[in-house]
Amino acid sequence: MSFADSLIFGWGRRLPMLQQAQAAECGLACVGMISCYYGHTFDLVTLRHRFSTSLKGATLADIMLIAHRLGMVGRALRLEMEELNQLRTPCILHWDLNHFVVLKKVHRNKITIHDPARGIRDVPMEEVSKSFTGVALELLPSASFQKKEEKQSVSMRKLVGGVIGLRPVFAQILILSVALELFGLLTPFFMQWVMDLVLVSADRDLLSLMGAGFIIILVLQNVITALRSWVMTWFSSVLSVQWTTNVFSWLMGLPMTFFEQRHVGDVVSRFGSISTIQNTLTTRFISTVLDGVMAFITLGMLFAYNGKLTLLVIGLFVAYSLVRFLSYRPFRQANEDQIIAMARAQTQLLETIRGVQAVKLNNKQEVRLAAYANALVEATNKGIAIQRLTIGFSTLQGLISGVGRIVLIWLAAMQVLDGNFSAGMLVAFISFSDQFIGRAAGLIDAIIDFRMLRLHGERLADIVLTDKEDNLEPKVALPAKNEQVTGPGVSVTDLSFRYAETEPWILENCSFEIAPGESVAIVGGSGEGKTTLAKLLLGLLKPEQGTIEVGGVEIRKQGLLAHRERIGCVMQDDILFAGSVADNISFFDATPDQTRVELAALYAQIHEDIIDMPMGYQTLVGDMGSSLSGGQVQRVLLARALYRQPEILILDEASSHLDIERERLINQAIKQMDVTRIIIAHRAETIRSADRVIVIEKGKARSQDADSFISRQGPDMIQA
Ligand SMILES: Nc1ncnc2c1ncn2[C@@H]1O[C@H](COP(=O)(O)OP(=O)(O)OP(=O)(O)O)[C@@H](O)[C@H]1O
Repeated sequence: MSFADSLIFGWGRRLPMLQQAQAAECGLACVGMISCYYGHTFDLVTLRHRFSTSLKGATLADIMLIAHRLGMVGRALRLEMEELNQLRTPCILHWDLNHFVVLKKVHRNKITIHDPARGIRDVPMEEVSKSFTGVALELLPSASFQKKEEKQSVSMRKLVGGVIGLRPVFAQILILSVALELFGLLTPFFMQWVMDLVLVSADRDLLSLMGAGFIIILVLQNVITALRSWVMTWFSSVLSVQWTTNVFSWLMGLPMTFFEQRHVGDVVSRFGSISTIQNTLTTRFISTVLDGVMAFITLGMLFAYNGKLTLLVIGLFVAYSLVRFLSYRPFRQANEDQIIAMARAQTQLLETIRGVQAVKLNNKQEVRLAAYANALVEATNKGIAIQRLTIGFSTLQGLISGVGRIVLIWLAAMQVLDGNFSAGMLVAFISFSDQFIGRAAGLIDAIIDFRMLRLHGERLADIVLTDKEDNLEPKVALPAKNEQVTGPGVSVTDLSFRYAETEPWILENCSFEIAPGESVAIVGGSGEGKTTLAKLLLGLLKPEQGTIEVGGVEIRKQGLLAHRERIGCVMQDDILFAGSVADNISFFDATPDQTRVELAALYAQIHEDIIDMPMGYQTLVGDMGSSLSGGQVQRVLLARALYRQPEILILDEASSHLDIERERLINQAIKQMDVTRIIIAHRAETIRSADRVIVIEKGKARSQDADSFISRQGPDMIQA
């Protein structure tokens, strides 16, 4: 593609809006939007697969690198506000020092931006002056740019997963609905026959007969309606439970990085899309199919009465459809904006509740309230915008159909006066035309609503199209657990890892060995990569290069499920779950072994504390409202790790809240167990309990004797 191809003459190209799903992918979304604009279309799931960005987000240089790999050339510029209109749009603006947006158009007093976090917005110049940092990036396609589409389609099957046992219910609902429709078709004939047959001939017997007949039809109609509503309730409940559990199960299978890179409110909101999709599908799908069929049948009826008047009815329907389709785009945009604003408000709420202690201690209630209220007001404003659109369009539609109906009655009455129609036929024709308009409009509404569902489908796709953690199942035969007397050895060879292509290496060609049953302390400065190493050893992160072997078998060949089964671990940010202490130690084991629970608690030096509690092992704890001290929580977490009777124990700062004496007792107890121990620690007491120290420094590992390491660190550390 040449530069000339990127000239825009106003038609054809459209800048799409890609909403970021992860906290730090605004840069990626911006490049994606510009690439789509020039013809290489993407969705974010695909972009994310191709270019990983870390939690810390992308710098301008990273964005240029990604753009370069997509065949675009970038020109970074520093400019003043007044020079914005000289930029080649669409281009990327650096915003609020921590964000990127795409500039679509510069107007006299405002600019239009596509903000990956907040949707399409017009920003007044005063606000631009506060947010725009003065750095912009123009991107243009180079000769290597290829126009193509790279999108993952979201099939319904993929979204829903396997839902079973619903076909018979679906068939029942369909049959009941068809019966209802047939009865509905008969109703207009009642008035026609009363007027044309009964009134004209004054036949009272016929009137009684018809009255009785139509009452029976009405009763049947209502019974069937009630039956159908009941079956529908059952249908939607079963679908909802199966579907939600399917998606939850998928969510649980996703790699840790998925959760690390998203705000909790956003994940919850995406999860909530299931109920919207399910509601629309269950309540609308069958009625839509029937609306379509019935619209055709009633149209046939109308033609049988009068062809010319029917054309007028069709004209009315076309006008209605046009208004509805014109409203689609603004509705979709407003809906999308509302969902995102709601997700932001939810994140604010959840975060504030979780961090309420810090909020109080820093006297920041007002700040958090303001942030929450802002997000809520934004969401409500979007809701108001939707209502405004709804009111506007429904008024227009009301006018079209009202005026149309009057004209229709007018013309039909003329036909009666001309003797082409009987009075009864007039009433029946109007009734059928109302039915037709109602049905056909219902069909159009449903089509629009289904299209609107794609929005929720795309949000849900972020979960269901993300690949699950792989290598969970073993690829080789493993030795049985009991065959090993001591914990297995660990061998790390040439291990390299970084959080994203654009991030520096955390570990680079790092190698070390841990002998079976050995106890090593992993030490190193803060941020050197100890926790990262622990996550690699646990298989939570995937090495970019190198191998990790446990008991002589590469961990991914062992299968990560089996590998994690052999490991007990306490990580820095582990939490307790709502339930009893015993539940937490056995991790809600379906058949907990109380002796093992107490033994694990004894080893972890928490048994005494637990039996001193009024409800002993049945004392209730929770993630937030925990009645335990920090040190007690750490010991319960340790007991949870020991309950699993692991072959390897990995502890990441797991005793930081304990006093030295208690830690010494724990270390002694663990020493008696035949497990391989990998302890990440800063404290001398913990380090001294290990046989050996592995120092992580500048991405490499170096082995050292524990005592010599401590003495080298100086008196501060020894007293710690
Ligand atoms: N999810 C992440 N995405 C990007 N970078 C990360 C992520 N997690 C950690 N890092 C970075 O990786 C580096 C190593 O972090 P890590 O938590 O492994 O250090 P550590 O040695 O355990 O530190 P500490 O002793 O303070 O716990 C740090 O620079 C950190 O900022």
